[in-house]
Amino acid sequence: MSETVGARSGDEGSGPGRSPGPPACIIIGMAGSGKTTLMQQIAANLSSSRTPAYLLNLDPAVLNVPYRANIDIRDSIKYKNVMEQYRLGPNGGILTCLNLFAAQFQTVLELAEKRRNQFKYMFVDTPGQIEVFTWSASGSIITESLATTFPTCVLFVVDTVRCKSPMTFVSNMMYACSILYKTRLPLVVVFNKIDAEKHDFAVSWMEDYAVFDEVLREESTFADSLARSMAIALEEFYKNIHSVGVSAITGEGMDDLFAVIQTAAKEYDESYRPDLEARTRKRAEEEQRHAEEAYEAFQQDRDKNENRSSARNTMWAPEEDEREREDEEDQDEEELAREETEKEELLDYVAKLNIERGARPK
Ligand SMILES: Nc1nc2c(ncn2[C@@H]2O[C@H](COP(=O)(O)OP(=O)(O)OP(=O)(O)O)[C@@H](O)[C@H]2O)c(=O)[nH]1
Repeated sequence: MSETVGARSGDEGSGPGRSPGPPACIIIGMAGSGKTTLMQQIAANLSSSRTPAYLLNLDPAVLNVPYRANIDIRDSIKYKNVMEQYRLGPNGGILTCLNLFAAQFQTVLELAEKRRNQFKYMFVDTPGQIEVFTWSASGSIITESLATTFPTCVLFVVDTVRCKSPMTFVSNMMYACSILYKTRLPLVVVFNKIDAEKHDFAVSWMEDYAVFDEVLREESTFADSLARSMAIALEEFYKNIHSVGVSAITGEGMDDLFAVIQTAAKEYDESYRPDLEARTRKRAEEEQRHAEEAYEAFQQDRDKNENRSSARNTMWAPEEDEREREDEEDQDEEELAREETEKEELLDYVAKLNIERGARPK
């Protein structure tokens, strides 16, 4: 049974000056490339050498997890229920499960953090629908959170048998390239199923473009020119990655895999971590700037509102209204009295005139 997210594990292991921590590997690959079988092989291999590992299953749709997962997404989120509740298809269901899980991922990391001195590796199995993890916001959140906590690398698993086709090989490499630039983490291409097909041909294609070009000439298919241009573009990419051949079924090549993971973890510390920290710092500075701008705008709005309301207060002061009304009434009375006086004077004047003309007064 895996650990329940939200439970307390009660262990040591935090504070400044501690070691970088155990390497964390995110296992990504096309459906059927052998990710889950590789997880099983890794678990068995480490268990036989008594090397403790922390294993996470992030595939909500998998029926059977053939290794003992410390954290299993299926324990906290039920794929079928999510599909029913939100009326989703299979891919939408997986994506929504991942979104829900991403919201809890910080708790998962806290659990793992407390145990960082108790395991030597962390491995994370991801859904077969590769794009659901690599190009989703939740996939990015999970990857970044992991990378800021442990020295993290990506294991991109490919089916070596299928890679015999140059076009499939190039497509896989293009995908690996996009993952490298998306995650900005050390990347290891794991050529799986070498029990069925050795991966030497793939290594030679990556090391020497002329060899790959030669194969393309022999194949002479419609997509040759596309494959050729893509291969040229990938030459630079090959310099930035590692590759290894394994068989998840027989366990062949597992020592090489663990060795390359250690190299990737060292690389992470030397070059990827500073880059990640710089990006995190920059993002924090930007967020701080936005917060300050928002606060300034809020203050300006508040000042404006205060000015407006004080102006309104001046216009509506009741005692002033009263005074104005009294003044107006006084003015009216004076006016009335003056008019009255003028009328009387006029009447006197008319009466005087009548007398002078000999008219009898009324
Ligand atoms: N010959 C051989 N077959 C393998 C190897 N690894 C996996 N397979 C087979 O490949 C098939 C797919 O393996 P999975 O481990 O389910 O692949 P996955 O990438 O987890 O698949 P999804 O969960 O659909 O993404 C299974 O039939 C495995 O037995 C290997 O090293 N050699």
